[in-house]
Amino acid sequence: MKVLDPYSLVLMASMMCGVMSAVLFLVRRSFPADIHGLGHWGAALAVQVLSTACYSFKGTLPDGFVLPVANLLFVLGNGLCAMGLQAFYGRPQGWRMLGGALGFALVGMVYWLFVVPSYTARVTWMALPLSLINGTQLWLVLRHGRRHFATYFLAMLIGVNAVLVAVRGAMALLVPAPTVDLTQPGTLQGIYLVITAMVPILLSVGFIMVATKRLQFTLERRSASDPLTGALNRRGFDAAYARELARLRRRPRALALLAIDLDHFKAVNDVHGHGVGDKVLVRTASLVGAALRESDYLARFGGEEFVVLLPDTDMQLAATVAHRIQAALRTACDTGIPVCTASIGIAAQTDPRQELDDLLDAADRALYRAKANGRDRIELAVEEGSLRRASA
Ligand SMILES: Nc1nc2c(ncn2[C@@H]2O[C@H](COP(=O)(O)OP(=O)(O)OP(=O)(O)O)[C@@H](O)[C@H]2O)c(=O)[nH]1
Repeated sequence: MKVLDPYSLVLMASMMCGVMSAVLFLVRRSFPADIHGLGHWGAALAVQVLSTACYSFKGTLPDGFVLPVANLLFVLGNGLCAMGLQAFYGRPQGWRMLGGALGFALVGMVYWLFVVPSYTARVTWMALPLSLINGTQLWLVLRHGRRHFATYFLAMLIGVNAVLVAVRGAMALLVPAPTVDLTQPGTLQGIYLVITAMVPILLSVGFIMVATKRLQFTLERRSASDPLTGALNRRGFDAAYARELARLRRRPRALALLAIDLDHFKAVNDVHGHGVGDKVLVRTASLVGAALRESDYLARFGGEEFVVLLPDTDMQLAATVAHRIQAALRTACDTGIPVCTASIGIAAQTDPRQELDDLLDAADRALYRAKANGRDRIELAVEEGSLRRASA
């Protein structure tokens, strides 16, 4: 079998890097604007291609130009990947880290090339800023990445790259110079060249996987939530209810539902305008959300009515939560948004065979009574013909 020489493989890998860079820029256009970092990675790969292209002029152009430029481009490419991850995970952009790494690399390059020429010292020196960048990348992915396969795959690739760079830096100190000199023929040099050339491509595949997973989460969340308030929409609520119903079947406890309707909301729209009405809805969602436990669900199916699902909660406990919500809504805030009270109807379910629509109807009927009895009130669903009132 004929085997390609390392330089041909590096050339091919570099061409693939160029294609991958274009892919990343194209993919970026179809991702939502709030998924950042794809542009950084596209630019990083383009810079890696430039770095390899620059190396290819070794022997044609003076080393004093080719080596510093190619090495700085290599560090820049790695740094852009780290900044892409920072952007992706919503962390501050590490311009100082990148500037520091480039400055450090430049100083070492100039010193070990012109003042005390030493190939091995240059290799070890360059490993330091690259290790800083690799360490930053790994920390970002492990610290901020969601726990799924794509994250672990990307972390593994970054780890391999980090080990590779560190081992080469250490080897330069410990083994004879020709062993680490990539211009010399040799198995180790060949393996190193090929792996190094492939790593950027594999890393960007890993990053695209992580970004695609984020896209999936974003789309799932959007399809399940109300765009105005961020509360669940009917679809998201149905899924949450199905989950809680399954729990109810396994562990019989009560499941309570609050139907919350703002009082005289039409007047808010009429007096202050629809925009202010929207702000009241957003504020309501935020205040109600703050009054709930993490395990509770807040939904808005449209209009000025909100629905809250309270797992492991009976009528009495649900009434306490409803009082807390009413108290929060009555609190004036200094943002100029009008205060709007709410009427609340409460229903509970202990029988898993009961339908969601029955539960919603029961809560709605209680809500209707709260409205009919004067608003800003809480009413409990009628149970076995007897009306139980929680508050006036
Ligand atoms: N700003 C805004 N208004 C909405 C939205 N959805 C529904 N509305 C308005 O909410 C108002 C609801 O009015 P009504 O059903 O009469 O309720 P209300 O004025 O709160 O009266 P009661 O519920 O009886 O206290 C209507 O004017 C709708 O146009 C929305 O997304 N944003």
